[in-house]
Amino acid sequence: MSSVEILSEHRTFGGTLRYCRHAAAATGVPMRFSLFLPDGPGPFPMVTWLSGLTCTEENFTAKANAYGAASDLEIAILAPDTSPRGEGVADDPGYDLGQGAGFYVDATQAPWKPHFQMETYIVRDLLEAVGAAFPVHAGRRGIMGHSMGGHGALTLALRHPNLFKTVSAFAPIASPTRCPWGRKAFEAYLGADERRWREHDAALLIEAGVAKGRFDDILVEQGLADNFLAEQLKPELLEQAAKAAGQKLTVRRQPGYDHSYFFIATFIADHLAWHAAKLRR
Ligand SMILES: N[C@@H](CCC(=O)N[C@@H](CSC=O)C(=O)NCC(=O)O)C(=O)O
Repeated sequence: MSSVEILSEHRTFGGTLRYCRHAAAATGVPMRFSLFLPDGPGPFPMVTWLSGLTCTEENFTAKANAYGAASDLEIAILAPDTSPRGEGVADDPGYDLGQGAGFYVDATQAPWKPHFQMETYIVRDLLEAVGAAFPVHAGRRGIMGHSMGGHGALTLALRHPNLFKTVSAFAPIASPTRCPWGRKAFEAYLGADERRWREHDAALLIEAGVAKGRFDDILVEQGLADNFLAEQLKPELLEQAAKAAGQKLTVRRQPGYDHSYFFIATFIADHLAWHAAKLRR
C-alpha cells in the first residue's frame, strides 16, 4: 500500500480540493491525482473522473465547474493524471500517444510496457491508496470521463465487476477499434493482434452483454458541434450495441455544444446528481 503525499490544499465550495502524489507499483513512477472532499466525516460516495488526451489531473479541477454540485450532493471526486510521466518514461511526438494519452489500458508492447499500466494503476493502486488515506466509501463508487477518459470510464466499469456501481461519459470514444485515435493507441500499446483490442472496446463489451444486470442505465452526453463526433467518437455504436444486448443506455445529444470543457461544465452537475442518486441506494 502506498502512502499519499498532499502537495497542496484549497478550500472551494464548502469542501477541500487536494492535489496529491503517490508511488504506484503498476506504473513504477510517482503518480499525481486530485481529490475533492465535501466537509464532514464521511465516508463519502466517490466518483472517479478520467480525463482525455493531453490532460493532467488539473484540467478537470480548473475547468469542469464540478465542486459546487459535489459539495451539495456530498460526494467526493477523484481525478487522476492520464498517464505515467517523467524522464525514463516512453513518449511519442503525437498528442494522441504516450505521455498524456495512456488510454487506460495495460500496455503489452515495447517501449510502453514498463510504465504504461494505466488500467491496473486506476483499478488497484489509485483506489487502494485513496481508500486508505481518505474517508471515501469503497462500496459506493462511480466512474465517468471525457473522450479518451469516457472510453476509460466505460471500459473499466465494464471490465471490473463490483468495482463501480455507476458509469457515465462525456463525448466518449465509443469503439476504439473503429476510430483512428483508438486504432493508433491500441496497436502501439496492445500490439497487432486485434483480438486483444476487443477486450477494451466499450461498444463491443456492451454488445457481448457484459453490462447486463450490473448497470440499470449508462448515461452519455454528446455535443452535436463536436469536431471529433463523426470520425472518432461515434456514440451510435454504443446505442446499436446496447439495443442488441437489451442494455439501457441514454445518449443525450446537445445541439451547439463542442468537445471542450465548456460543454462538460454545462452538464457536469446533471451527471453528478445522476451518480449520487444511484450511489445512495
Ligand atoms: N490538441 C489536440 C486535441 C486535444 C484535445 O482536444 N483534448 C481534449 C480531450 S480529446 C480526447 O481525449 C481535452 O480534454 N483537452 C484538454 C482541455 O483542457 O480542453 C488537437 O489539437 O486536436
